[in-house]
Amino acid sequence: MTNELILIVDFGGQYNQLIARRVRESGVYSEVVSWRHAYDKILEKKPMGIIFTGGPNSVYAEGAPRLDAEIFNLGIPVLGICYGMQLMAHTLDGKVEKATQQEYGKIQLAIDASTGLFKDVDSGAQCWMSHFDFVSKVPEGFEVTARTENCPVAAMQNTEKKLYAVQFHAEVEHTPFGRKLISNFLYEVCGCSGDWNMGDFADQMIAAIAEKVGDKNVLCGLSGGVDSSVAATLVHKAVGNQLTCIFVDHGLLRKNEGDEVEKVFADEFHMNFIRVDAKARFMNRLRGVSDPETKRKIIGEEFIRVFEEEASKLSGIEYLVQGTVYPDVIESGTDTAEVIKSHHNVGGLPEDMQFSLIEPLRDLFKDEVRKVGLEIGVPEHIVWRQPFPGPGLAIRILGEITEEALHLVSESDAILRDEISKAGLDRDVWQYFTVLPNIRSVGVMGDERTYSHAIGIRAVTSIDGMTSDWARIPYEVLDKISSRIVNEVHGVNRILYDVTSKPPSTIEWE
Ligand SMILES: Nc1ncnc2c1ncn2[C@@H]1O[C@H](COP(=O)(O)OP(=O)(O)OP(=O)(O)O)[C@@H](O)[C@H]1O
Ligand SMILES: O=c1[nH]c(=O)c2[nH+]cn([C@@H]3O[C@H](COP(=O)(O)O)[C@@H](O)[C@H]3O)c2[nH]1
Ligand SMILES: NC(=O)CC[C@H](N)C(=O)O
Ligand SMILES: [Mg+2]
Repeated sequence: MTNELILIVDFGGQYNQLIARRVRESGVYSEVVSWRHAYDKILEKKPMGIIFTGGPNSVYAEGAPRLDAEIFNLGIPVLGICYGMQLMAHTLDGKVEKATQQEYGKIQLAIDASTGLFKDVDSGAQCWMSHFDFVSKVPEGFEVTARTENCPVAAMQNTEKKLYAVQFHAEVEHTPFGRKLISNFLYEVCGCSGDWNMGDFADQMIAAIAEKVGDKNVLCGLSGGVDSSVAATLVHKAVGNQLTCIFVDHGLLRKNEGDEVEKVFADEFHMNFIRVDAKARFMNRLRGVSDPETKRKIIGEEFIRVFEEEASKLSGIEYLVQGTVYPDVIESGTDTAEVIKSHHNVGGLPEDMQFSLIEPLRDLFKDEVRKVGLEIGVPEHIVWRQPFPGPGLAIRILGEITEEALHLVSESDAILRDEISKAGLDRDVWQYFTVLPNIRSVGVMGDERTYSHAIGIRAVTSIDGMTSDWARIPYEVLDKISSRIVNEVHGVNRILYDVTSKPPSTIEWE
Protein backbone atom coordinates (compact mmCIF):
# COMPACT_ATOMS: atom_id res chain seq x y z
CA MET A 1 0.00 0.00 0.00
CA THR A 2 1.59 3.22 -1.10
CA ASN A 3 -1.33 5.49 -0.20
CA GLU A 4 -1.19 8.03 2.58
CA LEU A 5 -2.50 6.38 5.72
CA ILE A 6 -4.41 7.51 8.80
CA LEU A 7 -4.48 4.99 11.66
CA ILE A 8 -7.59 4.96 13.81
CA VAL A 9 -6.93 3.59 17.27
CA ASP A 10 -10.00 1.77 18.54
CA PHE A 11 -10.91 2.14 22.20
CA GLY A 12 -14.26 0.37 21.82
CA GLY A 13 -16.38 3.37 20.83
CA GLN A 14 -19.65 3.03 18.95
CA TYR A 15 -18.58 5.25 16.06
CA ASN A 16 -15.19 3.87 15.07
CA GLN A 17 -16.12 2.80 11.55
CA LEU A 18 -17.84 6.15 11.11
CA ILE A 19 -14.49 7.85 11.69
CA ALA A 20 -12.89 5.50 9.15
CA ARG A 21 -15.68 6.28 6.74
CA ARG A 22 -15.31 10.07 7.16
CA VAL A 23 -11.57 9.83 6.53
CA ARG A 24 -12.12 7.71 3.40
CA GLU A 25 -14.84 10.07 2.18
CA SER A 26 -12.30 12.89 2.53
CA GLY A 27 -9.99 11.05 0.13
CA VAL A 28 -7.48 9.52 2.55
CA TYR A 29 -7.10 5.80 3.18
CA SER A 30 -7.64 4.68 6.79
CA GLU A 31 -7.45 1.55 8.88
CA VAL A 32 -8.81 0.78 12.34
CA VAL A 33 -6.46 -0.90 14.81
CA SER A 34 -7.18 -2.07 18.36
CA TRP A 35 -5.52 0.03 21.08
CA ARG A 36 -3.76 -3.15 22.21
CA HIS A 37 -1.59 -3.25 19.05
CA ALA A 38 -1.57 0.46 18.32
CA TYR A 39 1.97 1.34 19.29
CA ASP A 40 3.65 -1.38 17.20
CA LYS A 41 1.37 -0.69 14.25
CA ILE A 42 2.23 3.01 14.33
CA LEU A 43 5.95 2.28 14.31
CA GLU A 44 5.50 -0.22 11.50
CA LYS A 45 3.16 1.78 9.24
CA LYS A 46 4.30 5.34 9.91
CA PRO A 47 0.89 6.93 9.31
CA MET A 48 0.41 10.58 8.35
CA GLY A 49 -1.83 10.98 11.39
CA ILE A 50 -3.51 9.09 14.22
CA ILE A 51 -7.09 9.35 15.48
CA PHE A 52 -8.12 8.02 18.90
CA THR A 53 -11.77 6.94 19.07
CA GLY A 54 -14.28 7.18 21.90
CA GLY A 55 -14.92 4.29 24.24
CA PRO A 56 -17.09 3.11 27.13
CA ASN A 57 -14.42 3.23 29.89
CA SER A 58 -13.35 5.93 32.32
CA VAL A 59 -9.70 6.60 31.68
CA TYR A 60 -8.87 7.02 35.40
CA ALA A 61 -10.43 3.65 36.33
CA GLU A 62 -8.34 0.58 36.98
CA GLY A 63 -7.93 -1.59 33.89
CA ALA A 64 -9.01 1.16 31.45
CA PRO A 65 -7.29 1.04 28.02
CA ARG A 66 -4.13 3.20 28.00
CA LEU A 67 -1.20 3.87 25.70
CA ASP A 68 2.47 4.54 26.20
CA ALA A 69 3.07 8.30 26.53
CA GLU A 70 5.83 7.94 23.91
CA ILE A 71 3.11 7.91 21.28
CA PHE A 72 2.80 11.68 21.75
CA ASN A 73 6.49 12.23 21.10
CA LEU A 74 6.74 10.59 17.68
CA GLY A 75 6.00 13.82 15.84
CA ILE A 76 2.89 12.26 14.24
CA PRO A 77 -0.24 14.42 14.59
CA VAL A 78 -2.93 12.98 16.88
CA LEU A 79 -6.64 13.76 17.05
CA GLY A 80 -8.35 12.44 20.19
CA ILE A 81 -12.14 12.13 20.16
CA CYS A 82 -14.12 11.81 23.42
CA TYR A 83 -12.41 8.94 25.28
CA GLY A 84 -9.47 9.68 22.98
CA MET A 85 -9.31 13.24 24.31
CA GLN A 86 -9.65 12.05 27.90
CA LEU A 87 -6.82 9.57 27.34
CA MET A 88 -4.60 12.32 25.91
CA ALA A 89 -5.29 14.56 28.91
CA HIS A 90 -4.80 11.78 31.46
CA THR A 91 -1.57 10.48 29.89
CA LEU A 92 0.00 13.94 29.63
CA ASP A 93 -0.73 14.85 33.27
CA GLY A 94 -3.91 16.81 32.80
CA LYS A 95 -6.96 15.77 34.82
CA VAL A 96 -10.12 13.81 33.95
CA GLU A 97 -13.06 13.53 36.33
CA LYS A 98 -16.64 12.37 36.44
CA ALA A 99 -18.92 15.26 35.43
CA THR A 100 -21.79 16.40 37.63
CA GLN A 101 -23.61 17.65 34.53
CA GLN A 102 -23.43 14.99 31.84
CA GLU A 103 -24.07 15.72 28.18
CA TYR A 104 -25.87 13.47 25.71
CA GLY A 105 -27.18 14.50 22.31
CA LYS A 106 -27.29 17.96 20.76
CA ILE A 107 -25.19 20.60 22.58
CA GLN A 108 -24.30 24.20 21.74
CA LEU A 109 -20.57 24.87 21.38
CA ALA A 110 -18.60 28.07 21.85
CA ILE A 111 -15.44 27.89 19.75
CA ASP A 112 -12.45 30.07 20.65
CA ALA A 113 -10.17 29.13 17.74
CA SER A 114 -10.50 29.83 14.04
CA THR A 115 -7.50 27.89 12.82
CA GLY A 116 -6.39 24.26 12.90
CA LEU A 117 -9.37 21.93 13.42
CA PHE A 118 -11.79 24.86 13.48
CA LYS A 119 -10.68 26.62 10.30
CA ASP A 120 -13.82 27.85 8.50
CA VAL A 121 -16.12 26.53 11.24
CA ASP A 122 -18.83 28.84 12.60
CA SER A 123 -17.93 29.85 16.19
CA GLY A 124 -21.38 29.04 17.61
CA ALA A 125 -21.78 25.64 16.00
CA GLN A 126 -23.81 22.75 17.38
CA CYS A 127 -22.25 19.38 18.17
CA TRP A 128 -23.25 15.91 19.38
CA MET A 129 -22.00 14.70 22.76
CA SER A 130 -22.10 11.42 24.66
CA HIS A 131 -20.02 11.44 27.81
CA PHE A 132 -20.08 11.27 31.58
CA ASP A 133 -16.43 12.18 32.21
CA PHE A 134 -14.73 15.45 31.32
CA VAL A 135 -11.28 17.04 31.20
CA SER A 136 -11.07 19.37 34.22
CA LYS A 137 -7.45 20.42 33.62
CA VAL A 138 -5.63 20.48 30.29
CA PRO A 139 -2.02 19.21 30.19
CA GLU A 140 0.86 21.65 30.11
CA GLY A 141 1.40 23.25 26.70
CA PHE A 142 -2.29 22.88 25.75
CA GLU A 143 -4.89 25.59 25.23
CA VAL A 144 -8.67 25.26 25.37
CA THR A 145 -10.22 25.84 21.94
CA ALA A 146 -13.93 25.23 22.59
CA ARG A 147 -16.32 24.93 25.53
CA THR A 148 -19.99 24.31 26.25
CA GLU A 149 -22.20 25.48 29.09
CA ASN A 150 -21.39 22.40 31.18
CA CYS A 151 -18.06 21.34 29.72
CA PRO A 152 -15.14 23.73 30.23
CA VAL A 153 -12.90 21.80 27.80
CA ALA A 154 -14.88 20.77 24.74
CA ALA A 155 -11.72 20.93 22.61
CA MET A 156 -8.01 21.50 23.26
CA GLN A 157 -4.79 21.68 21.27
CA ASN A 158 -1.04 21.80 21.49
CA THR A 159 -0.11 23.09 18.04
CA GLU A 160 3.62 22.77 18.60
CA LYS A 161 3.32 19.01 19.19
CA LYS A 162 0.40 18.68 16.72
CA LEU A 163 -1.89 17.20 19.36
CA TYR A 164 -5.58 18.01 19.00
CA ALA A 165 -8.64 16.75 20.82
CA VAL A 166 -12.40 17.17 20.96
CA GLN A 167 -14.86 15.98 23.59
CA PHE A 168 -17.73 15.88 21.08
CA HIS A 169 -18.24 13.35 18.30
CA ALA A 170 -17.02 15.06 15.14
CA GLU A 171 -17.65 11.86 13.16
CA VAL A 172 -21.45 11.66 13.53
CA GLU A 173 -23.97 13.18 11.13
CA HIS A 174 -25.46 15.24 13.94
CA THR A 175 -22.30 17.31 14.29
CA PRO A 176 -22.89 19.33 11.11
CA PHE A 177 -19.35 20.69 10.80
CA GLY A 178 -17.80 17.30 11.67
CA ARG A 179 -16.74 16.50 8.10
CA LYS A 180 -15.03 19.88 7.91
CA LEU A 181 -13.22 19.30 11.21
CA ILE A 182 -11.93 15.90 10.12
CA SER A 183 -10.89 17.23 6.76
CA ASN A 184 -9.09 20.12 8.52
CA PHE A 185 -7.20 17.55 10.60
CA LEU A 186 -6.21 15.59 7.48
CA TYR A 187 -5.27 18.50 5.26
CA GLU A 188 -4.33 21.41 7.56
CA VAL A 189 -2.67 19.45 10.37
CA CYS A 190 -1.39 16.18 8.87
CA GLY A 191 -0.56 17.65 5.47
CA CYS A 192 -2.28 14.89 3.49
CA SER A 193 -2.80 15.43 -0.23
CA GLY A 194 -5.79 13.04 -0.60
CA ASP A 195 -4.72 10.20 -2.88
CA TRP A 196 -7.51 7.65 -2.30
CA ASN A 197 -11.03 7.05 -3.60
CA MET A 198 -13.68 4.45 -2.79
CA GLY A 199 -13.45 2.85 -6.24
CA ASP A 200 -16.23 0.73 -7.56
CA PHE A 201 -17.45 -1.11 -4.49
CA ALA A 202 -20.18 -3.11 -6.25
CA ASP A 203 -17.95 -4.49 -9.04
CA GLN A 204 -15.18 -5.45 -6.64
CA MET A 205 -17.67 -7.13 -4.31
CA ILE A 206 -19.41 -9.12 -7.06
CA ALA A 207 -16.05 -10.44 -8.28
CA ALA A 208 -14.97 -11.37 -4.75
CA ILE A 209 -18.25 -13.22 -4.05
CA ALA A 210 -18.05 -15.18 -7.32
CA GLU A 211 -14.53 -16.29 -6.48
CA LYS A 212 -15.38 -17.26 -2.91
CA VAL A 213 -18.54 -19.24 -3.74
CA GLY A 214 -17.17 -21.14 -6.76
CA ASP A 215 -19.65 -23.88 -7.67
CA LYS A 216 -21.24 -24.17 -4.22
CA ASN A 217 -24.83 -23.16 -3.47
CA VAL A 218 -25.86 -20.24 -1.34
CA LEU A 219 -28.83 -19.36 0.85
CA CYS A 220 -29.82 -15.77 1.59
CA GLY A 221 -31.93 -14.59 4.53
CA LEU A 222 -34.17 -12.13 2.73
CA SER A 223 -36.51 -9.85 4.68
CA GLY A 224 -37.62 -7.60 1.85
CA GLY A 225 -35.76 -4.81 3.65
CA VAL A 226 -33.09 -2.60 2.16
CA ASP A 227 -29.97 -4.43 3.31
CA SER A 228 -30.90 -8.00 2.42
CA SER A 229 -32.39 -6.94 -0.93
CA VAL A 230 -29.13 -5.22 -1.86
CA ALA A 231 -27.03 -8.13 -0.54
CA ALA A 232 -29.16 -10.67 -2.44
CA THR A 233 -28.88 -8.65 -5.66
CA LEU A 234 -25.06 -8.46 -5.36
CA VAL A 235 -24.85 -12.21 -4.79
CA HIS A 236 -27.32 -12.94 -7.58
CA LYS A 237 -25.18 -10.92 -9.97
CA ALA A 238 -22.18 -12.98 -8.84
CA VAL A 239 -23.59 -16.54 -8.83
CA GLY A 240 -27.08 -16.39 -10.44
CA ASN A 241 -29.18 -19.48 -9.79
CA GLN A 242 -26.81 -20.92 -7.22
CA LEU A 243 -28.61 -18.52 -4.86
CA THR A 244 -31.91 -19.29 -3.08
CA CYS A 245 -33.57 -16.59 -0.96
CA ILE A 246 -35.47 -17.58 2.17
CA PHE A 247 -38.04 -15.17 3.56
CA VAL A 248 -39.06 -16.12 7.09
CA ASP A 249 -42.55 -15.06 8.12
CA HIS A 250 -42.12 -15.32 11.88
CA GLY A 251 -45.48 -13.82 12.70
CA LEU A 252 -43.77 -10.68 14.01
CA LEU A 253 -43.96 -8.75 10.75
CA ARG A 254 -45.97 -5.59 10.12
CA LYS A 255 -49.58 -5.81 8.98
CA ASN A 256 -49.81 -7.44 5.48
CA GLU A 257 -46.01 -7.45 5.13
CA GLY A 258 -45.66 -11.18 4.36
CA ASP A 259 -47.91 -11.01 1.30
CA GLU A 260 -46.44 -7.72 0.11
CA VAL A 261 -42.85 -8.96 0.23
CA GLU A 262 -43.79 -12.18 -1.55
CA LYS A 263 -45.51 -10.22 -4.30
CA VAL A 264 -42.59 -7.82 -4.85
CA PHE A 265 -40.09 -10.65 -5.10
CA ALA A 266 -42.29 -12.70 -7.43
CA ASP A 267 -42.98 -9.71 -9.70
CA GLU A 268 -39.78 -7.68 -9.66
CA PHE A 269 -36.85 -9.97 -8.82
CA HIS A 270 -35.94 -13.06 -10.78
CA MET A 271 -34.38 -15.12 -8.04
CA ASN A 272 -35.26 -18.43 -6.40
CA PHE A 273 -37.54 -17.35 -3.54
CA ILE A 274 -39.08 -19.41 -0.73
CA ARG A 275 -41.47 -18.05 1.92
CA VAL A 276 -41.49 -20.06 5.14
CA ASP A 277 -44.42 -19.79 7.54
CA ALA A 278 -42.70 -20.07 10.90
CA LYS A 279 -45.07 -18.21 13.22
CA ALA A 280 -45.95 -21.19 15.40
CA ARG A 281 -42.35 -22.10 16.17
CA PHE A 282 -41.27 -18.51 16.96
CA MET A 283 -44.31 -17.92 19.20
CA ASN A 284 -43.67 -21.23 20.99
CA ARG A 285 -40.09 -20.35 21.80
CA LEU A 286 -41.00 -16.80 22.86
CA ARG A 287 -43.88 -17.74 25.17
CA GLY A 288 -43.40 -16.25 28.64
CA VAL A 289 -40.17 -14.44 27.66
CA SER A 290 -39.95 -10.74 28.49
CA ASP A 291 -36.22 -9.96 28.79
CA PRO A 292 -35.10 -8.05 25.66
CA GLU A 293 -31.73 -9.76 25.22
CA THR A 294 -33.30 -13.21 25.72
CA LYS A 295 -35.89 -12.43 23.05
CA ARG A 296 -33.16 -11.36 20.62
CA LYS A 297 -31.06 -14.48 21.23
CA ILE A 298 -34.06 -16.79 20.77
CA ILE A 299 -35.03 -15.07 17.53
CA GLY A 300 -31.44 -15.13 16.22
CA GLU A 301 -31.22 -18.86 16.88
CA GLU A 302 -34.64 -19.67 15.46
CA PHE A 303 -33.84 -17.83 12.19
CA ILE A 304 -30.78 -20.07 11.77
CA ARG A 305 -32.75 -23.25 12.59
CA VAL A 306 -35.24 -22.34 9.85
CA PHE A 307 -32.40 -21.66 7.39
CA GLU A 308 -30.82 -25.02 8.30
CA GLU A 309 -34.07 -26.89 7.68
CA GLU A 310 -34.50 -25.22 4.31
CA ALA A 311 -30.84 -25.91 3.41
CA SER A 312 -31.34 -29.61 4.13
CA LYS A 313 -34.07 -29.70 1.46
CA LEU A 314 -31.68 -28.20 -1.12
CA SER A 315 -28.24 -29.54 -1.99
CA GLY A 316 -24.70 -28.29 -1.56
CA ILE A 317 -25.52 -25.20 0.54
CA GLU A 318 -22.35 -23.94 2.22
CA TYR A 319 -22.91 -20.25 2.60
CA LEU A 320 -25.51 -18.03 4.21
CA VAL A 321 -25.83 -14.48 2.90
CA GLN A 322 -27.08 -11.86 5.34
CA GLY A 323 -27.63 -8.15 4.86
CA THR A 324 -25.62 -7.30 7.96
CA VAL A 325 -24.52 -3.65 8.12
CA TYR A 326 -21.96 -2.05 10.41
CA PRO A 327 -24.37 -0.78 13.11
CA ASP A 328 -25.54 -4.40 13.66
CA VAL A 329 -21.91 -5.41 14.23
CA ILE A 330 -20.83 -2.62 16.57
CA GLU A 331 -23.99 -2.64 18.71
CA SER A 332 -23.69 -6.40 19.20
CA GLY A 333 -20.33 -5.77 20.92
CA THR A 334 -16.73 -6.51 19.87
CA ASP A 335 -13.67 -7.35 21.94
CA THR A 336 -13.50 -3.70 22.99
CA ALA A 337 -17.02 -2.30 22.41
CA GLU A 338 -19.92 -2.76 24.83
CA VAL A 339 -22.95 -4.88 23.91
CA ILE A 340 -25.72 -2.33 23.36
CA LYS A 341 -28.11 -4.89 21.93
CA SER A 342 -27.52 -8.26 20.31
CA HIS A 343 -28.71 -7.80 16.75
CA HIS A 344 -30.26 -11.13 15.79
CA ASN A 345 -27.98 -11.55 12.75
CA VAL A 346 -24.71 -10.96 14.65
CA GLY A 347 -24.77 -11.26 18.45
CA GLY A 348 -27.88 -13.47 18.31
CA LEU A 349 -26.37 -16.21 16.10
CA PRO A 350 -26.11 -19.66 17.73
CA GLU A 351 -22.58 -20.97 18.35
CA ASP A 352 -23.13 -24.26 16.53
CA MET A 353 -24.22 -22.64 13.24
CA GLN A 354 -23.09 -24.74 10.26
CA PHE A 355 -22.98 -22.08 7.53
CA SER A 356 -20.10 -19.82 6.57
CA LEU A 357 -21.36 -16.27 6.31
CA ILE A 358 -21.24 -13.95 3.32
CA GLU A 359 -21.96 -10.39 4.42
CA PRO A 360 -20.98 -8.02 1.61
CA LEU A 361 -22.32 -4.92 3.40
CA ARG A 362 -20.74 -5.57 6.80
CA ASP A 363 -18.51 -2.46 6.79
CA LEU A 364 -21.12 -0.11 5.35
CA PHE A 365 -23.79 2.17 6.78
CA LYS A 366 -27.41 2.32 5.64
CA ASP A 367 -26.99 5.36 3.39
CA GLU A 368 -23.99 3.74 1.67
CA VAL A 369 -26.05 0.55 1.17
CA ARG A 370 -28.75 2.67 -0.45
CA LYS A 371 -26.19 4.14 -2.85
CA VAL A 372 -24.94 0.68 -3.81
CA GLY A 373 -28.56 -0.49 -4.24
CA LEU A 374 -29.39 2.31 -6.66
CA GLU A 375 -26.19 1.65 -8.58
CA ILE A 376 -26.97 -2.05 -9.14
CA GLY A 377 -30.61 -1.48 -10.06
CA VAL A 378 -32.56 -2.43 -6.92
CA PRO A 379 -36.02 -0.82 -7.32
CA GLU A 380 -36.29 2.60 -5.65
CA HIS A 381 -39.30 1.68 -3.55
CA ILE A 382 -37.17 -1.02 -1.88
CA VAL A 383 -34.08 1.16 -1.55
CA TRP A 384 -36.10 3.86 0.23
CA ARG A 385 -38.10 1.54 2.50
CA GLN A 386 -37.80 2.47 6.13
CA PRO A 387 -35.63 0.01 8.08
CA PHE A 388 -37.44 -2.74 9.98
CA PRO A 389 -35.51 -4.85 12.50
CA GLY A 390 -35.21 -8.61 11.97
CA PRO A 391 -36.80 -9.42 15.37
CA GLY A 392 -39.74 -7.32 14.20
CA LEU A 393 -42.58 -6.44 16.52
CA ALA A 394 -41.07 -8.65 19.26
CA ILE A 395 -38.77 -5.79 20.32
CA ARG A 396 -41.57 -3.21 20.13
CA ILE A 397 -43.73 -5.10 22.62
CA LEU A 398 -42.19 -4.55 26.03
CA GLY A 399 -42.69 -7.64 28.12
CA GLU A 400 -44.32 -10.84 26.98
CA ILE A 401 -45.45 -11.28 23.37
CA THR A 402 -49.10 -12.28 23.24
CA GLU A 403 -51.61 -12.32 20.38
CA GLU A 404 -53.34 -9.31 21.95
CA ALA A 405 -50.08 -7.36 22.15
CA LEU A 406 -49.24 -8.22 18.53
CA HIS A 407 -52.67 -7.05 17.46
CA LEU A 408 -52.35 -3.70 19.29
CA VAL A 409 -48.91 -2.92 17.96
CA SER A 410 -49.48 -4.02 14.36
CA GLU A 411 -52.84 -2.24 13.99
CA SER A 412 -51.56 1.01 15.53
CA ASP A 413 -48.41 0.82 13.40
CA ALA A 414 -50.48 0.40 10.22
CA ILE A 415 -52.41 3.59 11.08
CA LEU A 416 -49.23 5.50 11.80
CA ARG A 417 -47.67 4.42 8.48
CA ASP A 418 -50.82 5.29 6.59
CA GLU A 419 -50.97 8.82 8.05
CA ILE A 420 -47.25 9.48 7.57
CA SER A 421 -47.60 8.45 3.95
CA LYS A 422 -50.74 10.58 3.43
CA ALA A 423 -48.88 13.56 4.90
CA GLY A 424 -46.05 12.93 2.40
CA LEU A 425 -43.49 12.54 5.19
CA ASP A 426 -42.17 9.04 4.42
CA ARG A 427 -38.86 10.26 2.98
CA ASP A 428 -38.30 12.93 5.66
CA VAL A 429 -38.82 10.70 8.66
CA TRP A 430 -36.14 7.99 8.66
CA GLN A 431 -38.00 5.44 10.72
CA TYR A 432 -41.41 5.53 12.38
CA PHE A 433 -43.34 2.92 14.30
CA THR A 434 -45.44 2.30 17.37
CA VAL A 435 -44.47 0.48 20.56
CA LEU A 436 -46.50 -1.13 23.30
CA PRO A 437 -44.82 -0.04 26.52
CA ASN A 438 -46.67 -2.50 28.73
CA ILE A 439 -48.46 0.11 30.81
CA ARG A 440 -52.15 0.68 31.31
CA SER A 441 -53.86 3.82 32.47
CA VAL A 442 -57.32 5.13 33.30
CA GLY A 443 -59.44 6.87 30.70
CA VAL A 444 -63.04 7.74 30.00
CA MET A 445 -64.80 6.70 26.79
CA GLY A 446 -68.54 7.14 26.19
CA ASP A 447 -68.86 8.13 29.85
CA GLU A 448 -67.43 4.76 30.87
CA ARG A 449 -64.23 4.25 32.78
CA THR A 450 -61.51 2.44 30.81
CA TYR A 451 -58.30 0.89 32.08
CA SER A 452 -56.46 0.27 28.84
CA HIS A 453 -53.14 0.23 27.05
CA ALA A 454 -50.93 3.15 26.12
CA ILE A 455 -49.26 3.17 22.70
CA GLY A 456 -45.98 5.00 22.09
CA ILE A 457 -45.06 6.65 18.79
CA ARG A 458 -41.38 6.59 17.87
CA ALA A 459 -40.32 8.62 14.84
CA VAL A 460 -36.72 9.61 14.16
CA THR A 461 -34.56 11.41 11.64
CA SER A 462 -31.20 9.86 10.86
CA ILE A 463 -28.80 9.20 8.01
CA ASP A 464 -27.03 6.07 9.10
CA GLY A 465 -28.87 4.81 12.20
CA MET A 466 -25.85 5.47 14.43
CA THR A 467 -27.24 8.69 15.84
CA SER A 468 -30.75 10.02 15.50
CA ASP A 469 -33.00 12.82 16.59
CA TRP A 470 -36.74 12.66 17.23
CA ALA A 471 -38.74 13.73 14.22
CA ARG A 472 -40.76 16.94 14.50
CA ILE A 473 -43.97 15.53 13.02
CA PRO A 474 -46.46 18.39 12.69
CA TYR A 475 -48.99 18.53 15.55
CA GLU A 476 -51.93 18.19 13.16
CA VAL A 477 -50.54 14.94 11.80
CA LEU A 478 -49.85 13.63 15.31
CA ASP A 479 -53.35 14.63 16.30
CA LYS A 480 -54.84 12.64 13.42
CA ILE A 481 -52.70 9.60 14.24
CA SER A 482 -53.59 9.77 17.92
CA SER A 483 -57.30 10.03 17.38
CA ARG A 484 -57.36 7.31 14.74
CA ILE A 485 -55.46 4.86 16.96
CA VAL A 486 -57.68 5.33 20.02
CA ASN A 487 -60.80 5.20 17.89
CA GLU A 488 -59.87 2.28 15.67
CA VAL A 489 -57.75 0.03 17.88
CA HIS A 490 -59.85 -1.41 20.63
CA GLY A 491 -58.02 -1.58 23.95
CA VAL A 492 -55.96 1.63 23.56
CA ASN A 493 -56.88 4.81 25.45
CA ARG A 494 -53.66 6.86 25.49
CA ILE A 495 -50.95 7.88 23.00
CA LEU A 496 -47.40 8.94 23.93
CA TYR A 497 -44.75 10.60 21.74
CA ASP A 498 -41.09 9.69 22.30
CA VAL A 499 -38.95 12.85 22.26
CA THR A 500 -35.46 11.47 22.94
CA SER A 501 -32.47 11.40 20.64
CA LYS A 502 -29.91 8.57 20.19
CA PRO A 503 -27.83 8.78 22.32
CA PRO A 504 -28.98 8.65 25.10
CA SER A 505 -31.83 6.40 23.86
CA THR A 506 -31.67 3.95 21.00
CA ILE A 507 -34.14 3.98 18.13
CA GLU A 508 -35.93 0.78 19.14
CA TRP A 509 -37.19 0.39 22.70
CA GLU A 510 -35.59 -3.03 23.36
N1 LIG B 1 -37.91 -12.11 7.95
C1 LIG B 1 -36.68 -12.42 7.58
N2 LIG B 1 -36.44 -13.50 6.80
C2 LIG B 1 -35.19 -13.82 6.40
N3 LIG B 1 -34.10 -13.13 6.75
C3 LIG B 1 -34.27 -12.06 7.52
C4 LIG B 1 -35.56 -11.63 7.97
N4 LIG B 1 -35.40 -10.52 8.72
C5 LIG B 1 -34.08 -10.25 8.74
N5 LIG B 1 -33.39 -11.17 8.03
C6 LIG B 1 -31.93 -11.23 7.84
O1 LIG B 1 -31.29 -10.45 8.85
C7 LIG B 1 -30.56 -9.38 8.26
C8 LIG B 1 -30.62 -8.15 9.13
O2 LIG B 1 -31.93 -7.61 9.20
P1 LIG B 1 -32.17 -6.07 8.99
O3 LIG B 1 -33.57 -5.78 9.33
O4 LIG B 1 -31.06 -5.33 9.65
O5 LIG B 1 -31.89 -5.85 7.46
P2 LIG B 1 -32.90 -5.76 6.28
O6 LIG B 1 -34.23 -6.24 6.70
O7 LIG B 1 -32.29 -6.46 5.13
O8 LIG B 1 -32.92 -4.25 5.95
P3 LIG B 1 -33.62 -3.09 6.78
O9 LIG B 1 -32.62 -2.68 7.82
O10 LIG B 1 -33.82 -2.07 5.78
O11 LIG B 1 -34.85 -3.61 7.38
C9 LIG B 1 -31.24 -9.17 6.91
O12 LIG B 1 -30.39 -8.48 6.04
C10 LIG B 1 -31.55 -10.58 6.51
O13 LIG B 1 -30.38 -11.22 6.01
O1 LIG C 1 -31.93 -6.38 11.70
C1 LIG C 1 -31.94 -5.85 12.79
N1 LIG C 1 -31.83 -6.68 13.83
C2 LIG C 1 -31.89 -6.26 15.07
O2 LIG C 1 -31.80 -7.07 15.98
C3 LIG C 1 -32.06 -4.84 15.24
N2 LIG C 1 -32.16 -4.06 16.34
C4 LIG C 1 -32.30 -2.76 15.88
N3 LIG C 1 -32.31 -2.75 14.56
C5 LIG C 1 -32.41 -1.57 13.68
O3 LIG C 1 -31.13 -0.94 13.71
C6 LIG C 1 -31.26 0.50 13.71
C7 LIG C 1 -30.63 1.08 14.97
O4 LIG C 1 -31.47 0.70 16.03
P1 LIG C 1 -31.21 0.99 17.55
O5 LIG C 1 -30.91 2.44 17.69
O6 LIG C 1 -32.47 0.58 18.25
O7 LIG C 1 -30.05 0.13 17.93
C8 LIG C 1 -32.77 0.76 13.63
O8 LIG C 1 -33.09 0.95 12.28
C9 LIG C 1 -33.39 -0.51 14.17
O9 LIG C 1 -34.70 -0.76 13.68
C10 LIG C 1 -32.15 -4.00 14.14
N4 LIG C 1 -32.08 -4.51 12.91
N1 LIG D 1 -18.17 8.44 24.02
C1 LIG D 1 -17.06 8.32 24.74
O1 LIG D 1 -15.96 8.16 24.23
C2 LIG D 1 -17.26 8.30 26.23
C3 LIG D 1 -15.96 8.37 27.00
C4 LIG D 1 -16.18 8.10 28.48
N2 LIG D 1 -16.66 6.76 28.66
C5 LIG D 1 -17.19 9.15 29.00
O2 LIG D 1 -18.32 8.88 29.18
O3 LIG D 1 -16.82 10.28 29.22
MG1 LIG E 1 -35.23 -5.52 8.21
